[in-house]
Amino acid sequence: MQKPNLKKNQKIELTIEDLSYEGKGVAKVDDFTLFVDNALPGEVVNAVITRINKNFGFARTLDVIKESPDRVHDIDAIYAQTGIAPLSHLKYDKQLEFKRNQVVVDFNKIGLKDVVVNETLGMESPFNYRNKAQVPVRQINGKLTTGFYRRRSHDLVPMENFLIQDPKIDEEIIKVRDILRKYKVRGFDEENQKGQIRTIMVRRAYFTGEMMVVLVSRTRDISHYKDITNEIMDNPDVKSLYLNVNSKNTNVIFGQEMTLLAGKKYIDDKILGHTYRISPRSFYQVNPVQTQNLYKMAIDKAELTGKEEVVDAYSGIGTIGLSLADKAKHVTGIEVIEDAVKDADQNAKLNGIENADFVVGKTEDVLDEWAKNNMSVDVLMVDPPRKGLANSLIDSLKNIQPKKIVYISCNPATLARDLSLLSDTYEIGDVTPVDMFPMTNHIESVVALTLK
Ligand SMILES: C[S@@+](CC[C@H](N)C(=O)[O-])C[C@H]1O[C@@H](n2cnc3c(N)ncnc32)[C@H](O)[C@@H]1O
Repeated sequence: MQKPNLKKNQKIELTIEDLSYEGKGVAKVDDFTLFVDNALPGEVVNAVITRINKNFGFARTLDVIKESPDRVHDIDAIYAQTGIAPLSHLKYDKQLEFKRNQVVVDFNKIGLKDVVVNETLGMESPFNYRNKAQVPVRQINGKLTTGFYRRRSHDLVPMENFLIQDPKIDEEIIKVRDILRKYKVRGFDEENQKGQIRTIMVRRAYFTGEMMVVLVSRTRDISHYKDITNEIMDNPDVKSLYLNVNSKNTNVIFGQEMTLLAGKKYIDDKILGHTYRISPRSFYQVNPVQTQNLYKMAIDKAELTGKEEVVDAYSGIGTIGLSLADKAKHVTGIEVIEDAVKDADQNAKLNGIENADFVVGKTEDVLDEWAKNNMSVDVLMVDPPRKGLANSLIDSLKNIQPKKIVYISCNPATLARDLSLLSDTYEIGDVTPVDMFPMTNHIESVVALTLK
């Protein structure tokens, strides 16, 4: 391929041919690919080139010359600047089509051409769904400011309405910001590694309304912290307030030190009628409405009769295993984070569930041991992180041979890879994408495999 003579900051007219998996418009100049922010297939746009790499480049739309009928207009331009909701310029039904299509593309690429991919299960109201916010804080023009990063940068764009977060969380962030301003607490200055508050994290339990606030600070000492604590706790919905200290020059949000300033250690929420305790570091699904739909679908696909030995691998705080425990003989959860396993044990007790145990460890290590000891599993639920299943786990599964595997995936590319590796031993059922993250390019899907 001859690289065309393109330069950063050059303005150029582009015809958009496709949408990348990240939700960017794809345009070709000769054979060279440009990924274009805020551009949809079928559109012709004036764009400015923002980066040129060896094999591809990036551009940003300046204005749209020929517009797609699928474009949404009433979305604030701020969301395009920040990338907080990278698909918000695309009509929602087209977002659902895009997600289904992305699964089809990944399956076709790996040779799984016969697998049926159902329509994406979308939300009735696809905004304001997130139950958790981690909002960066900076000192701008002498004021502590909350907002979100401009795309591909750490420049803060001030923002009060985050579009996809629970509006009560947005309100709480403003309240906390104003209390910190009142006591002249400084926002973080990333360049000079000075100032104090780096992030405000707020979680709000959808079914109970309880809120947890975590202030992430560069330093331990915050002046007037008692007054600040009292004023934040004046909101009766805030049940838990933590201070986290992170003095490192890092993109990781939390530091090691987590101190409870006021209230209880956790908040409680409900999923499918069970209560769960959520600590500041717990993994907890961010879309409460769709989580219930996803879990119901996964549990249906497991076709439990009450006689099965079930493994809930990658179990987090135990939510999937505990949701299905009344339909199984016994459930074992496997999770690598010790605190999450403690939460899961606690959650089993809290809900009076006696046929579930949780073990700390890597799924691949624990099931390798099980395979060596000829232990049997009837149904395996897996819900791994984006990188999917370890190769050694696939080998163990071929020995253990669960009758059914239900795979919940947040990355269709690794899902396709893993299913292809299991396809000689397992019949692959139909795949259903479930839209857990509307307005973003993230794709969750669920599929059941049956032993041949
Ligand atoms: C996508 S989350 C799913 C959690 C839970 N099933 C839920 O629905 O809330 C993945 C979980 O796997 C855990 N994890 C990551 N790698 C693991 C591994 N190799 N073995 C076991 N757990 C792992 C993470 O800590 C996280 O809790």
